[in-house]
Amino acid sequence: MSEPVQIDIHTTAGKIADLQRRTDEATHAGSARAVEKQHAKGKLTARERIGLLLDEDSFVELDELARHRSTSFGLEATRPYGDGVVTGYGTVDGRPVAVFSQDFTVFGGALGEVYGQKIIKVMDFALKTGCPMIGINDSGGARIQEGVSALGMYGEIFRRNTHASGVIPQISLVVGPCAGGAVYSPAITDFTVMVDQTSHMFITGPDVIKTVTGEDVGFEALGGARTHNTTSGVAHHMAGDEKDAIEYVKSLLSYLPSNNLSEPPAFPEEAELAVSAEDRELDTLIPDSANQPYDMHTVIEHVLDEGEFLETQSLFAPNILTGFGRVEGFPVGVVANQPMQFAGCLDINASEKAARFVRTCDAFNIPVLTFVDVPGFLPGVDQEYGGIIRRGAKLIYAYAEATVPLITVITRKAFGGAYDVMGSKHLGADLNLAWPTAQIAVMGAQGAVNILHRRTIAAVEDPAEVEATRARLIQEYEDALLNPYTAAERGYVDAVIMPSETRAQVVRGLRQLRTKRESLPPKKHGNIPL
Ligand SMILES: CCCC(=O)SCCNC(=O)CCNC(=O)[C@H](O)C(C)(C)COP(=O)(O)OP(=O)(O)OC[C@H]1O[C@@H](n2cnc3c(N)ncnc32)[C@H](O)[C@@H]1OP(=O)(O)O
Repeated sequence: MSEPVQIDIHTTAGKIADLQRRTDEATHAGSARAVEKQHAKGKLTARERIGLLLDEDSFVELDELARHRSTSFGLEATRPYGDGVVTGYGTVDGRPVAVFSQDFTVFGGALGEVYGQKIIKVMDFALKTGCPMIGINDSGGARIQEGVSALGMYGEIFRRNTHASGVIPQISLVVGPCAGGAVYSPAITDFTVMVDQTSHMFITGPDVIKTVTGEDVGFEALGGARTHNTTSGVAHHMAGDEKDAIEYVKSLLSYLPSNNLSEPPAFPEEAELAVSAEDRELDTLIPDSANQPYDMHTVIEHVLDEGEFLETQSLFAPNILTGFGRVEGFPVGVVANQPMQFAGCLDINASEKAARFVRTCDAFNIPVLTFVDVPGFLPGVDQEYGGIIRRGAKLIYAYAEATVPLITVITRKAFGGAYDVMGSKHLGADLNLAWPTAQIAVMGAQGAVNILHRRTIAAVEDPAEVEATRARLIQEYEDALLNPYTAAERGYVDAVIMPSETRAQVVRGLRQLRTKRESLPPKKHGNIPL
């Protein structure tokens, strides 16, 4: 073993060497064994993650030499520089961002007072400079030895998350444990990205659950990436590994402005407005039978530049699609019913997923394109008891308060209250288009005939005639009401268009709406039905 180099801090050379030693200690704060364990779990270190996220050589670290002053439980014997979190700023694709990255190799990434102060400092910095805040979470939660000081810091973080909400984009990467109240920081941010098998989020762990409720559940089933992407809706993307997670975050950032006062990044390129062979594929997309599904992705991909659609929450409430794309190089948010799942019905999860997405777009000046094929709200006792009234209302609220450009295209069904909810003219959409296949009505033919013609059908004496009568009445209802023209007569849709013209119409509409200015009555804040 080589002798440690003696440094004379009374000389300039010594002072420089002393700084280098401290910096070196800070960058290797976790023991080699802890780093090895981290890698063995398929996880990267805090600095490796920053290295992948930020543009090369762009990272500027803050508080590298900060360390705790705690003397509880022998903590004074271990005072690593950085205190278990790496914070600073840099660029992603040349655009400024701020970042914190929790270092599991130091105290299991557990958050103490100084650690918390570092995070709130960089959050304040992001808010002041108007740049996105990326939080990389890999932590055992509140540092037990530091007690209430740690809890206080979490509260400070939550407050800043809340104040920054809608001002700067906030994105959380959860790439390890994120337990107890610590989960609420990612939960307040705009997007949470988790990694399959290595990320876990839960309020109380499997042992506590076993003690309190007797339920047997493992970490993965309780709070793994799959659970939070498919069941709880806490997460917005399930990545295969950390590189994939970081790539997803970079893609998200490419659609988001730096802050609410700036425009999202655009790469303008003039679209071809003449209808192409590819556009014409939409003219044959809708099946003749109203009960037959089709994939709404096809519509979305025909409208967006290069067919590129970055989905958010793709595994949660798949009966509604949300995500980002570009039209003529300008970012748009897309909300679309998906007839392939629950026939495209709105339920609690779909309503909340879409409501939050619309609000995210509205906060960050991103126009919303809505594609509608919705037979109504999903019926069921579960839905009613679960609060579909209160929770479905969020989507109405989100559309009605949105002031960004809103364009809605009805491809097929737009029935009942769901017609109103899905970006209707009545909630404030700017341009409402319908395909000739649109069916805008209070309900589908079957249900309507059962109500309107109950007596007529009951009066048919010959049983062989009952179905024929029902079929005739259904046909009459369909012919009279299941079309876009009644709505068009009233101006509830601005135009009935050929499906193949959709992209051109959206392009023209968005060009016109680029100068849209709309504001809501002044108030402290609304009272969204939470
Ligand atoms: C408002 C926020 C309120 C909260 O955060 S409440 C939540 C408090 N945190 C918890 O209950 C989680 C406690 N930790 C754990 O359950 C496990 O450590 C965890 C996160 C599942 C990770 O397990 P493993 O991967 O097996 O790692 P490990 O247990 O060997 O931990 C590595 C080193 O980190 C330490 N550590 C983990 N959580 C800590 C904490 N909260 N405070 C202080 N130290 C903590 C742990 O003692 C271990 O240290 P060492 O390497 O043995 O010196």
